[in-house]
Amino acid sequence: MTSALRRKAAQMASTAAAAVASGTGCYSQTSWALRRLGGGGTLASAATRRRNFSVSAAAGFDNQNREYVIVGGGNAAGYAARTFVEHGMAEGRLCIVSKEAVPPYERPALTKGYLFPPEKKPARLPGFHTCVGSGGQRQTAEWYKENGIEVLYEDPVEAFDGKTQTLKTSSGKILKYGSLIISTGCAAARLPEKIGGNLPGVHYIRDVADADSLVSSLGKSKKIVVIGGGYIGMEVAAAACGWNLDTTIIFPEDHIMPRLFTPSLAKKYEELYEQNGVKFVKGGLISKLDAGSDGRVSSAILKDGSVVEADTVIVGIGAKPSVSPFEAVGVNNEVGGIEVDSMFRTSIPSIFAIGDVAAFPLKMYDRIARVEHVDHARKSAQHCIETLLTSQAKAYDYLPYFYSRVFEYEGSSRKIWWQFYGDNVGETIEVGNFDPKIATFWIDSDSRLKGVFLESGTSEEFSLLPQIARSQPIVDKAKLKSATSVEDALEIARSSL
Ligand SMILES: Cc1cc2nc3c(=O)[nH]c(=O)nc-3n(C[C@H](O)[C@H](O)[C@H](O)COP(=O)(O)OP(=O)(O)OC[C@H]3O[C@@H](n4cnc5c(N)ncnc54)[C@H](O)[C@@H]3O)c2cc1C
Ligand SMILES: NC(=O)c1ccc[n+]([C@@H]2O[C@H](COP(=O)([O-])OP(=O)(O)OC[C@H]3O[C@@H](n4cnc5c(N)ncnc54)[C@H](O)[C@@H]3O)[C@@H](O)[C@H]2O)c1
Ligand SMILES: O=C1O[C@H]([C@@H](O)CO)C(O)=C1O
Repeated sequence: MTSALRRKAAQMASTAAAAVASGTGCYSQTSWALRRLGGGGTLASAATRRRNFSVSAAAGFDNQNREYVIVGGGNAAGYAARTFVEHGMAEGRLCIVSKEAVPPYERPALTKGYLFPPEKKPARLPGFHTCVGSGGQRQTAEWYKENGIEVLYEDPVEAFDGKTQTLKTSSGKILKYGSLIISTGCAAARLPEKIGGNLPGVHYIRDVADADSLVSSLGKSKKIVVIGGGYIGMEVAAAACGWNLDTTIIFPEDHIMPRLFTPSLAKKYEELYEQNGVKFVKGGLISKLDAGSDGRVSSAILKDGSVVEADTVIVGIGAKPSVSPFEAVGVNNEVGGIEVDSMFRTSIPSIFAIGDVAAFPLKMYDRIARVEHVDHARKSAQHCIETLLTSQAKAYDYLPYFYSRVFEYEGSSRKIWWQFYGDNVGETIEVGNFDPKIATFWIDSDSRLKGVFLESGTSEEFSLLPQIARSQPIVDKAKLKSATSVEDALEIARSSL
């Protein structure tokens, strides 16, 4: 770039900044000024954006103006960065502001390969940076450098001003953005401090620092208590079996995975955990966590007065969308999170939200939803950035997909690997005996197949599930009920497509 161009750009940048700083302009003027500066707003035409690029590249990162800023350095951010690169739009234009100390990684690994015991080759970074979880490239810190993407580490955004299009980070940096992508994910729900929720030896798992801390506790532990019978609870308890620890899972409901599993399905998994030595306290409500004389957690005391000893406690009682400091962008009252449309646009022009934090229209089922699973983090990121960069008005049409894999470590008596697609509404039909396969079909009152769950399928069988759940065929319930095997049941579902 010539120095004349650089001067021109700097001049435009200061003009725009002055327009913003004057405070006289209404929001749209501010937004317009910055769009000219950095562009990329949803309304900008391709030609406007091309013009903006040279300006923004010249405005550069040094004067605190950023064309595109992603806040959050998690799963969605990693896939969004990849999409920017694929469109040739990353270099000198994209900045990621992260709370974490490392570039985006595949968070699911934290309660899977990461928790293998030391002798069973646990997963460690940089092994699982995005986008390896879906067969993509491993985007290490070097990858971000090579692609001209600025990443600010360990510097969370603490304040946001939509009028001036600025962010303030914890280190005091003021960043002006052209377009802002919020991908702050969720934070683990915590037990209150007054009942022992912050005692040494009490763990929550959201990021790699949490997982490191848990691994160091597991290495010294004999007896663990897992609070919560959801995803974290089931995955961590299975990992603890690999460390041969005395493990008790405590949860308030009467079966595990209450958000998804039927009681009958849950029973099969509970039996398998019990065969591995895991104990369950169902209907258990925590009154408090007590500390021993060393100040570390020593037991969980339940509301009924019973006491379960533990030297390590892992709490997996759900997650809360990290909307702060972006509440003013518009939070959905029902599902939480930042409300967006089918292109991940918030109520404020040039501001987008993706991944766990986004409350988006789940088109297939005609409702607003938040999805706290990695497939949506990946796909929402890709969809948002693609529509933003190409100005294509394409609505996100997501088919919910959840999975889990546990007991994967070498030497385990049996691996668990299930997938679920669709909506778990209506009556259920279960087929198979869990030796090793089992399938559950959710069917609504019109006999439409809404959701399908499969344990230990072949890759061919798993690949059939999204087709079935997407097309929601009308099925012959009597025929499905009389299926003699999982294979048979899947064939009945397939033939109704
Ligand atoms: C332990 C664990 C295991 C999981 N396993 C599975 C699984 O097996 N299958 C599955 O489908 N899903 C799984 N999930 C869910 C999946 O990981 C999430 O859906 C996914 O990570 C969401 O991506 P995201 O980018 O929206 O949020 P995240 O990946 O959580 O990233 C959010 C990022 O934003 C950062 N951040 C937050 N606030 C700020 C701020 N103010 N400023 C800067 N940065 C900020 C956070 O530190 C984090 O880096 C798991 C989740 C966890 C915690
Ligand atoms: N395989 C996966 O998709 C996967 C794996 C791990 C984590 N995650 C994600 O990580 C996040 C956190 O997972 P999670 O397992 O904590 O959430 P979850 O919602 O799956 O499970 C929470 C569980 O906590 C229990 N619970 C709720 N309130 C409680 C309380 N006050 N006291 C005791 N128990 C209580 C209930 O048994 C409930 O099932 C979620 O977003 C989840 O989707 C997903
Ligand atoms: O989606 C996933 O990504 C990681 C891992 O595959 C990355 O290597 C993991 O365990 C998943 O379930």
